[in-house]
Amino acid sequence: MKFTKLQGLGNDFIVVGGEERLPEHAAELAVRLCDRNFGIGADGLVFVLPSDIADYTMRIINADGSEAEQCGNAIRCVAKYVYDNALVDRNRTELTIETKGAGAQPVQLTLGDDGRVVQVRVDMGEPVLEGRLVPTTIDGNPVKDYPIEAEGRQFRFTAVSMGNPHCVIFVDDAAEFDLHTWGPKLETHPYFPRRANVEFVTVRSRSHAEMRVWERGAGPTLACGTGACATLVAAVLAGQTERTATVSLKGGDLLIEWNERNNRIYMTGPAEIVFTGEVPGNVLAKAGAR
Ligand SMILES: N[C@@H](CCC[C@H](N)C(=O)O)C(=O)O
Repeated sequence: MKFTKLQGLGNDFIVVGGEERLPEHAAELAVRLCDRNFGIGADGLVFVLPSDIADYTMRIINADGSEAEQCGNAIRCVAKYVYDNALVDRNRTELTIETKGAGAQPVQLTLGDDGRVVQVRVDMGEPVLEGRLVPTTIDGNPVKDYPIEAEGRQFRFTAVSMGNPHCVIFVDDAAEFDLHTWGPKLETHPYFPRRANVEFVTVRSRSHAEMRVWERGAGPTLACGTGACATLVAAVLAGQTERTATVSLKGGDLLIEWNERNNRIYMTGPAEIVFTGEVPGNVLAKAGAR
């Protein structure tokens, strides 16, 4: 099985094309290949598949084998993968990528001097403040600045779905926050029926927020695109930023815009190829995939 390793702000993915459908043993493969000691190492395994409603479909399996509905950094990587490998007409710099949680998402490509993709602007769709992925049982209302307790410590959170679930918490200093202690406790808090990605955020100015993330199914990652979108939504709802702001993550910056007219979120950031390779048959067999 041929693969390409890509990364978006250090959020890294093993991208596999050429399959007709999601392999039966995708979860086992993800666990094995994403392992940073015994595998290739990545935050997720991404399959680029045919689509009836878009140029391609993306399916993402987290490093723990769970499937995510959506992934902002991976969609930029997939856009680069299909364009740079000429899997779409090279005259087109506007494509659509279907995701499980957010339908067909339009992406705009910016090309470098070498004609390859350097940056991608993604229409991430509308944020959802209540629904199946975020807790609606609390007073029957969208959950904004609501108390949540983990092992005796009190936080306040805003729940946002970007197709996948997010728990956004404002803290005094996101860069110094003890992610490893509180991230896993909040990821699995009973408020979140399908677990959650947890963002710890400090607003630095009306156009800049700093964020650290504990991702569902992957733990501490260097960046989370959907988490940056959820962060901006929570910050705007709290009256702390404008509707366009830079979100700084450990791996770099994303520009996020929440359009007032159409309620959609736009995310702009880079994507890079790291290397290509091939997983040998005996390794696939160990994961039950051959
Ligand atoms: N890193 C991602 C989100 C990946 C999926 C996430 N771990 C989940 O389970 O929802 C991003 O860039 O959005």
